[in-house]
Order: sequence, then structure tokens, then C-alpha cells
Amino acid sequence: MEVRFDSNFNSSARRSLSENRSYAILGTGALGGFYGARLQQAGIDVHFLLRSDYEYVKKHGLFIESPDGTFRLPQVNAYRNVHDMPCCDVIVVALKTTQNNLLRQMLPCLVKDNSVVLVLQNGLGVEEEVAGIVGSNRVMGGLCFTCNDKVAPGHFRHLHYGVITLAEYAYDYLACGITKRMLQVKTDFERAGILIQLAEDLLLARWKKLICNIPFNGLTVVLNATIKDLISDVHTRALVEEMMQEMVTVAAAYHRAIADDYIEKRLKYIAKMGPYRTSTKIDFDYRRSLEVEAIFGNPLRAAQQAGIDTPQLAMLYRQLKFLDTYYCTDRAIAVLAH
Ligand SMILES: NC(=O)C1=CN([C@@H]2O[C@H](COP(=O)(O)OP(=O)(O)OC[C@H]3O[C@@H](n4cnc5c(N)ncnc54)[C@H](OP(=O)(O)O)[C@@H]3O)[C@@H](O)[C@H]2O)C=CC1
Ligand SMILES: CC(C)(CO)C(=O)C(=O)O
Repeated sequence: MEVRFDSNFNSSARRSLSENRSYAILGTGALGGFYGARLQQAGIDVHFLLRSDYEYVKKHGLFIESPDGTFRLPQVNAYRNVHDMPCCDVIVVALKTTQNNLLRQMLPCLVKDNSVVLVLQNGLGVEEEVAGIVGSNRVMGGLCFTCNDKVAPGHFRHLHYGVITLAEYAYDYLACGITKRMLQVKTDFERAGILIQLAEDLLLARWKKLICNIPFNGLTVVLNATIKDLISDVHTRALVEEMMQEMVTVAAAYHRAIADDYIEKRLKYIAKMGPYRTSTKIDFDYRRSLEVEAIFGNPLRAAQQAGIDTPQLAMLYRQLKFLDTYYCTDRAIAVLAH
């Protein structure tokens, strides 16, 4: 188990917070491109893995549009292959979860003795998947409340928020408290102007994020709506609240208590995201595979295992499975080709 942070935090431990750490960004998309660029802008050593944008970014770097400051990085460490990347202190997983089958081949090339893998993806059970590859003591979760989109190759738009809730992973999602390496990652992100909240219990943090992702990411797709639309209409708002309440009930079945006023507070917070489409709706609009299993299927199965009935989530999951199968995946392409 990771060393816990204690109140006798000595001066050498404090010094280690400001040491230089290297970061690998697996998936330089809307999320990874934004956070990675901000880290590099703050003087941190960052290495970016790219796919379709590789040639462009190698030549022109990255461009970030943001209300917190628009900037260009003319030169970045860009890679097309993990085998060419150096081992790094922090490996940030920012692929879509639909690509997580690649992690078994990618992560072992990048980890060294003290590396930690920081999973910034949405969903449930994603850290467990990563722990199965690199070991439970090397994984941290990061829940990102941010609205980011890719505008053009190497060009990302950050619209709202940006805060990350960080928490350690341990086997079976046991709560781990606050560790020294959480403070180290926080130091780096805060140097890059990204607000970090530390959480003692990753599973609680995951359920709290799912309370938002399940209604908003799901309903923006099936109703072809924005966050603003869903909150403004009396019927969809009621549906959102029912879905949120279902997740509060499931979290409670896993002994994670979520305060009664959490839903109301989160709705106010999310309302500020306005006409943002959500990352799942952006995928749907581009007919990319949807993160159905990580964001909807895993919570649904967790509810079923706990004996909790979640009819709204069950319906949403089935609708999204249909859309994903016939509109977004290779199978859909094959169907269209005939
Ligand atoms: N966007 C947002 O605001 C938020 C996103 N999230 C979560 O963050 C995660 C990432 O989402 P997001 O950034 O939006 O997704 P994107 O699709 O924008 O980014 C994923 C990136 O991974 C790249 N990629 C895929 N396969 C490979 C590969 N084999 N080698 C190298 N690169 C690869 C893609 O490259 P290519 O360009 O070639 O497809 C793409 O740039 C998801 O789990 C999402 O739910 C969470 C909160 C907010
Ligand atoms: C909550 C929300 C909508 C913004 O952070 C999100 O996580 C997403 O778009 O995937």
C-alpha cells in the first residue's frame, strides 16, 4: 500500500513536492491535449502520444484556446509509438475507454519503479483495469470537471471549469486517504494553473462524477440535446434528477453516502456548462464508438450486483447500446457498406 501522508511531513518530503517529474500523455485529445499542454507551458517535462494528429503536431505543436488564456506551444515531444517514449514518473491515461484494450501493450513500456498511472477517464472500474496491468499500488484516479473539445489537428478548445478531483486507487476500491504522491501531482497541476481537489475515497469520488455523467452524457446523445436544454426543460430536468437519485441509491449500497443536497448543488454547477454537448455527444456526432460500458454498463452491473433496481439507467444503457452498434461502430460501417 502507498505511504500515507501524515502530519509530521518533514522538510525532505516537502522538497520532493517541488522535484521535477516527467509526464506521459496517452491520448492527446480534448482532455489530454489540454492538460498536457498546460503542464508543458508551466515548464514540466511532458511527452505526448498521438495518432492521427502526429505529423501535424510534430511540425506545428499544440494550440489551446481557453478562457484562462489562449496559447501556442510551437514545439512538443510528440510520439506515434510508445516504444519511442521515455519511461515517465506520471503516465496520464486520456484515451477513450473504448481504446483501453491498448493499455496492456502501452503501459509496461512507460512505467519505471516509482511511476504512477493517473487515469483521467470517465466511468467506473477503469482504475481496476489499469491495476490489472501495472499493479494496484501504482494507480490513481482523476475525475475531470471540464468541457473540452478538439477543433482541428493539435487545436483544442477549453470552454469551462478544469478542476480535477484526485484520489488513490487500492484493491477493491478501499479508501486510501491522502498520499504524498497525490500532493506531488497536485503541485504539478497547480503550477500549471489547474485546480486540484484531493479526495480520500476514490469510489465515492467516482459515484459523484457518475451522478453527472450518466444523465448528461447519456441524454445529450439519445435526445440530441445540450446540457442547457436538459436542465431548462421541466420534463428532462425531472428525468436527470431521477437518474441522479438512482446513482445516490447505488452508491449508498456500496457504503458511499452522498449528502441530500448534492444533486441540487451539482445541477447548479453543471448548469454553468451551458450549451456544452458532453464528450459522449461529441463522439456520437462524429460517429465514434461510445464509452457505453465504462460510463453506463459498469454502473448498471454494479447496481444489479447490489440488488438495486435502476430502471432509468437500464433504459438509457439499452438505448445507447443500440445507437453505438448501429450508428457508431465498425459494425455500423459494415452495415452501411451493404
Ligand atoms: N472532453 C472532455 O471535456 C472530457 C472528457 N472526459 C473523459 O476523458 C477521456 C478522454 O476523452 P477526450 O479527450 O474527450 O477524447 P478524445 O477522443 O478527444 O481524445 C482521445 C485521444 O486518444 C487518441 N488515441 C486513440 N487511440 C490512440 C492510439 N492507438 N494511439 C495514440 N492515440 C490514440 C485519439 O487520437 P485520434 O485523434 O487519432 O482519434 C484522441 O486524440 C474519456 O474517458 C472522456 O470520457 C472527462 C471529462 C471531460
Ligand atoms: C461532466 C462532463 C459533462 C463535463 O466534465 C463530462 O464529464 C463529459 O463531457 O464527459
